[in-house]
Amino acid sequence: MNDHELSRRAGVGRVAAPVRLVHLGLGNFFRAHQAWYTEHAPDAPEWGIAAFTGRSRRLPELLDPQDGLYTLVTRAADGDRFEVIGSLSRACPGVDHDSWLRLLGSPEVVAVTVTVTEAGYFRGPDGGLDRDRPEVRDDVAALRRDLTASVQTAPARLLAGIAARRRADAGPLTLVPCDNLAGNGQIAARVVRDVAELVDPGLIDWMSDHVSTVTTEVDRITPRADPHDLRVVAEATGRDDRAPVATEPFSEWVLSGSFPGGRPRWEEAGATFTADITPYEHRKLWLLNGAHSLLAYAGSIRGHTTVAEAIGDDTCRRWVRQWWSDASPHLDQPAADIQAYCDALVERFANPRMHHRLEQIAADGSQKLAERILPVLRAQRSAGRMPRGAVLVLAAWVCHLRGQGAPVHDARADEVVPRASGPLRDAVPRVLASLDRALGDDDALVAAVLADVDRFQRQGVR
Ligand SMILES: NC(=O)c1ccc[n+]([C@@H]2O[C@H](COP(=O)([O-])OP(=O)(O)OC[C@H]3O[C@@H](n4cnc5c(N)ncnc54)[C@H](O)[C@@H]3O)[C@@H](O)[C@H]2O)c1
Ligand SMILES: O=P(O)(O)OC[C@@H](O)[C@@H](O)[C@H](O)[C@H](O)CO
Repeated sequence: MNDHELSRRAGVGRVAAPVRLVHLGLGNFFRAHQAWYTEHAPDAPEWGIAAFTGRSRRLPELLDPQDGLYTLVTRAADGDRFEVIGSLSRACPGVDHDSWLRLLGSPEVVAVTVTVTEAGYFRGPDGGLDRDRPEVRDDVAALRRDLTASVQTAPARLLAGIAARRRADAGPLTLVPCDNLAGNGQIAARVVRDVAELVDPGLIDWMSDHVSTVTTEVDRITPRADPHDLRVVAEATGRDDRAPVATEPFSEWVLSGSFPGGRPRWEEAGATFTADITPYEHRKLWLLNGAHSLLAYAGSIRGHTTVAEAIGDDTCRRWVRQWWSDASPHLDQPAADIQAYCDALVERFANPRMHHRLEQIAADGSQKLAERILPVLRAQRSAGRMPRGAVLVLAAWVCHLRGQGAPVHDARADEVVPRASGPLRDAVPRVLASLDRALGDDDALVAAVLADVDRFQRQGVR
């Protein structure tokens, strides 16, 4: 033990709380958001979290010697604030499937929060489980043989945990997805139910009686961790933290649904509980995430690497405002509130001390655009209008898939990259059809996207 150690044994932070919550997707966002709300709930000493990664051992290896403690750096435009978060009682690698099953089979554990990315739900074109994906097929085959077999995909892991809970007769469980998907509660429930149907249909009835699903809207911009922050934290706090996480001051968590087994008093830490979450979801996914995707593709084509750089570019800012004027008529809030929300977004995006890389946001466009852009595009096209901002995002995505701007990292890269290659007049409808067949058949939309692709190719780069 040394004076600089960050661990509960060294007397830092509080005593680890008993594990009553499990998280799947131990990463930066969970640590800046759900773990932070739990830390700030007045009953925090009663609510410890055991969090599991996808597969990697890296974060548990860094956090274990710190007894789960880490420093949250709240990065405002005028400086940093440092706080040790103690709500993470255990950090586990995803491969520790025995612990996963044991915890979900424990009556002490009453809820599972999830952040596994949009792609992590393995949805197919009809919104249900994509039964043809090899990873899904492997997991289904493994669970058919043995419900305790080690599995990889999030839907299968959740189902395996629910089966363990049924075996142990451990009582009600609440599933709380926190990924950027509208209706994430229904989406998660559906893919888990689809696994059950393939593996053990009896579990569907058990789930109806024992598993409730909560839908959430989540917001806190949390970039990928920056190694430079280890030194920043050491200098400011005098403690050696091997896994700090930096986030913005703004935070929002809106939840809709019930927790029969109980939950922390998150509302006293600032969370909102509502019966109607849709307006919150649309406002956030379209205005914030839609603008993020626009900047990720169009901004990186213009040579920018971070959100702050891109929003500082008059052209990008004008494009973002254009997108917001496409989306705003389809939101339920009063115009003045939407205006204020957008103005606040410009300020959040412009935070010069947040290095939120466009490359990170650009990943998995095939999953993200469906949530962030398409609902507005469809509503505008149904009304006979051509939404200029939405067209621009799609055109920039086509260019991105053809090698302009941020590099392509996409769960469906094998399908969408080939679609984007070759003569543009063929490529554009093919790419649009990969998002929604009807879009590829919309000749006016295809022509508008082609015109913007042409502009990006000729003028878009600095
Ligand atoms: N970072 C943000 O600003 C932010 C804000 C709001 C919502 N979110 C949501 O949280 C998600 C995660 O963001 P993050 O910044 O924590 O990312 P991250 O890379 O730091 O962590 C992601 C975690 O999910 C796991 N994971 C990834 N793919 C998986 C899969 N297919 N199955 C199971 N586990 C998987 C990873 O192993 C890791 O544990 C985002 O995709 C988004 O939906 C993020
Ligand atoms: O985290 P991703 O990769 O799903 O998307 C990147 C960003 O658009 C997103 O994470 C935002 O930062 C976040 O949604 C803000 O609350």
